Amino acid sequence: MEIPEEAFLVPVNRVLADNGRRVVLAYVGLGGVLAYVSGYLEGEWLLTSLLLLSGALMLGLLRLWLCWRFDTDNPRAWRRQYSLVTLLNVIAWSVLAGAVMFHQGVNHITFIWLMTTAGLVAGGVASMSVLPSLAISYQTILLLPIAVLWWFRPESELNAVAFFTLIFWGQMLALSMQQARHHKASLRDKMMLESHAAKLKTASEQDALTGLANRRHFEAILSQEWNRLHRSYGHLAVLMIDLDHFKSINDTYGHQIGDKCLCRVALSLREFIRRPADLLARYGGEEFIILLPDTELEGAAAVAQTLCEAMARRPLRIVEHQIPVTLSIGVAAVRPVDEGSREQLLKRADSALYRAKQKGRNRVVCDYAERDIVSVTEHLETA
Ligand SMILES: Nc1nc2c(ncn2[C@@H]2O[C@H](COP(=O)(O)OP(=O)(O)OP(=O)(O)O)[C@@H](O)[C@H]2O)c(=O)[nH]1
Repeated sequence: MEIPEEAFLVPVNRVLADNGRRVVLAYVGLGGVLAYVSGYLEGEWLLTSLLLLSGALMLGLLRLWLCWRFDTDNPRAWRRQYSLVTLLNVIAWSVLAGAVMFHQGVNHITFIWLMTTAGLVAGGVASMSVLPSLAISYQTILLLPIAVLWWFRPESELNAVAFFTLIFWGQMLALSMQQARHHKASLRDKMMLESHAAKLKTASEQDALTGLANRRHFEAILSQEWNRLHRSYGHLAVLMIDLDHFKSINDTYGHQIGDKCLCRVALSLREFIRRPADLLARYGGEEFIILLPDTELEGAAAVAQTLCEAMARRPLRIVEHQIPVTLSIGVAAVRPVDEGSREQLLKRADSALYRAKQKGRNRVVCDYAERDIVSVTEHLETA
């Protein structure tokens, strides 16, 4: 499976932001400590050091703020802003470190600044190589000016350090490129796994023929809603729906047309299920089920009657056939806090459906827990 470049934008930004958050203020902290240790927070250097450090602090805070809001509508713009702020941040360090080292010449202070700069470069490889253009610019800004500056100094020791700085720079560039390849491969694997997992989840919850929720998913949602309504003292209704004489549709028109019929019925039922919490599922072969949370029996009966009437009035047009399809619907409702169990609710809807079939089909029958089953609609004539 080929993943388009566009899909990497946000995941790459996320890695940059996660890594950035951890190290973003390191420049200011390290710079402050080093400037103090090497005596640059006093005398004539004080103002310059403070200016550079406060500039780095502002940029660090800006970068930190960008790290918090990496998931924007415009990931390209975010990346440009983040790269710019990061590079300005590193320029502030490079100027400060370069000035100190140039001023000090060959001594232990230069050595400390050089080692710290090398540490920052190594940290940059780890945290930024997911975006190689940024990682490479970062290393180049940190190392190249120092190497060039020392190359032209008269002291041969500094020329040697410049040479080894260049070698180190080359090694870090190669490492960044290699890391970038690994990052991309692991991001691709992760995205593919996520996409497969999402597809598997959908497949495990969906009926392959109609695209509706399947029985397993219905039962999971029923269980969730049952518990929720138990806490909130709400009502829960179930409509058990069966196509009438579906066997004869199969026998007359063949199984393919029978399948198409089921899909069209699913579509028609879907039209009437408007509330987001309601759930329509295919429960078995030619059996559908609807879950209506926060609905009492009377409300559920009215929904069932609308479905029953609408289906009876509109014969399905499939290929060149006009196929009259009617529904029998059993309705049951409970307040989970008062009585019974999920299984009993389903059983009652099922026995109401059975009564609807017995009474002649194409009708709705409601199940009252405390009374006998009562038919709420008269037989509907098909149009
Ligand atoms: N085409 C098709 N037919 C199915 C599918 N699942 C179940 N059936 C058929 O649905 C028919 C159900 O038949 P019965 O249980 O006798 O019910 P009925 O003919 O609808 O009669 P009543 O329910 O009593 O009105 C059987 O012929 C099954 O083969 C399916 O996915 N596709």
